[in-house]
Amino acid sequence: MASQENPASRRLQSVKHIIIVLSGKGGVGKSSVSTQLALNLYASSPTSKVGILDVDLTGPSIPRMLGVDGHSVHQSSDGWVPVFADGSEARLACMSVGFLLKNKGDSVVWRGPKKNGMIRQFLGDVRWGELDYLVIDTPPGTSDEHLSLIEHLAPVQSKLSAIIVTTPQAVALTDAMKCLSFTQAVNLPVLGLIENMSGYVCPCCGEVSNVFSTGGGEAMAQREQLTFLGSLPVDTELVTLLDAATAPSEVPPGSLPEEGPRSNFTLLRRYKATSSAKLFEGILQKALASLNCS
Ligand SMILES: Nc1ncnc2c1ncn2[C@@H]1O[C@H](COP(=O)(O)OP(=O)(O)OP(=O)(O)O)[C@@H](O)[C@H]1O
Ligand code: SF4
Repeated sequence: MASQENPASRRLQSVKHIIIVLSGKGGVGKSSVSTQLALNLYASSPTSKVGILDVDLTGPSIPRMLGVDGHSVHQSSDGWVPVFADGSEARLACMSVGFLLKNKGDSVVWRGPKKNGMIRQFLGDVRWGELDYLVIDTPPGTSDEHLSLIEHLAPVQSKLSAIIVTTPQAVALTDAMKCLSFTQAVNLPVLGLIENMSGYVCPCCGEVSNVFSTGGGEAMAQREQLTFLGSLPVDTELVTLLDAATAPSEVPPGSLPEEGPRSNFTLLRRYKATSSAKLFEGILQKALASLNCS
């Protein structure tokens, strides 16, 4: 498709970088890494503008993790207005199929062409505006959604890069290798690999227990000449925070945070206090260094 015919090329012309987060296997923490990436990029400068697009059509979890579950997107004369997870500051734009479902528990059972149409709309019909970074959270594996993304993003190929998330277990690493071959097949530069759930830090004494094996991600990165961005241990504070992020409509009256009607800056502040946030700062620095070299 010629670039001028592709609606995504118009919508994304003011987006500087597009980072696609991939994992070979489900449940390894891709959505939580995407959320942390977006929060860290957002917090990296008082003016940075970040978007996060949840392309995990059958299991959208970004709205819940960002505390905007239950919000709906507005259709304007110039396309969909994303939900701003930071409220009136409007520097953290979020779009997900989760905002389009009538009920939270509704499942999306779509065939390839319908998924493809949805992704085309997410890229071509959303008013993303000027963004420094657009983070795209994808479903596990390499499926219809990934192929659609790459097809629709072809006109902005030079802005694209990927991060691969794995856990240390052999089965996850095997699937991460499949992800890597996908990136090679579609010519997508990889900023690096993150090993998530790498050990468990005891909240009482800080002792690290290697519940699963550990170090497999780093070894894979070395073998495949990828940048190893870092490890994130199992963090009970993180899971409590991201799994319980509350939609403002569900906050009991009188319990809103003092700084305004939105709970998300509370989310950012609470996230920044976790041990994962400190580790993620190092991951972000390495990812940005890779981005500047690519
Ligand atoms: N480092 C971590 N420590 C503790 N819990 C984590 C960590 N990473 C992810 N989790 C939790 O594990 C669960 C699965 O994570 P997440 O939804 O991010 O995985 P996913 O790879 O996106 O899954 P899928 O793509 O299959 O939906 C979530 O409850 C999340 O909060
Ligand atoms: S690591 Fe030590 S303090 Fe932590 S749970 Fe185990 S025994 Fe208790």
